[in-house]
Amino acid sequence: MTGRGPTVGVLALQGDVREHLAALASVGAVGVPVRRPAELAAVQGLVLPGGESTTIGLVAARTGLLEPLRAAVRAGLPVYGSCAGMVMLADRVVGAPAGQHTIGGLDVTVRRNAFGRQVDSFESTVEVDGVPGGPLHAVFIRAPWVEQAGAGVQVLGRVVAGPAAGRIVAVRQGRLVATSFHPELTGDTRVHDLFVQIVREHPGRDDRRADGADDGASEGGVR
Ligand SMILES: NC(=O)CC[C@H](N)C(=O)O
Repeated sequence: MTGRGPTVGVLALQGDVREHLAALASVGAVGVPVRRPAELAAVQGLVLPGGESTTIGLVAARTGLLEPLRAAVRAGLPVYGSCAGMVMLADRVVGAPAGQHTIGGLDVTVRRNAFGRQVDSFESTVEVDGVPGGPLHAVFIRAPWVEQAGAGVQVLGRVVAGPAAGRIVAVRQGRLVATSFHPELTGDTRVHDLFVQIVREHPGRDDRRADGADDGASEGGVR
């Protein structure tokens, strides 16, 4: 694998998986779909795509991926969640149906479908810290926003104009990154580039005690 970029999984249970795989490839990573614990164990970073977080959570629970995903986040796997992926990563979700399964790990309160029924989908510009080259053109589709961010969470971006101006739509906490919007739909790969840089900075799994492998070889770690 010398000369190739890091292997970054895209959780492929539901949602816009292909677009993330394409974005990862264009920033030099090797993108692979992840549907099973053994596939999760083989990646150095993971993207949680947009889609429907209730469905993604349900399928993850039914396929035995939910606990391995939680363990991987606890163990320090770099993860980037976009839209539904942001909901999946949030520690607290407002507007979730009772019993919705999430992964957690990101110390934020996220409101699902926050921008209101009238604006299911809209586009705006967002300035993202750590992303050079000026504001991003951001696409929001039934998107969440971050209502409250814990002390260890870095706010990377807010909506610039319109009724939602000032709302937090991009955050980072250590190796976890989340955006309300869908950079994978715009051809602008700067957010993926930022995330893959984080993956490159943490390429090893040495500091990870529980990687969600289903072969039993690495069990006994963080639980
Ligand atoms: N575009 C999206 O990912 C929509 C997210 C969806 N509303 C959810 O809460 O899961």
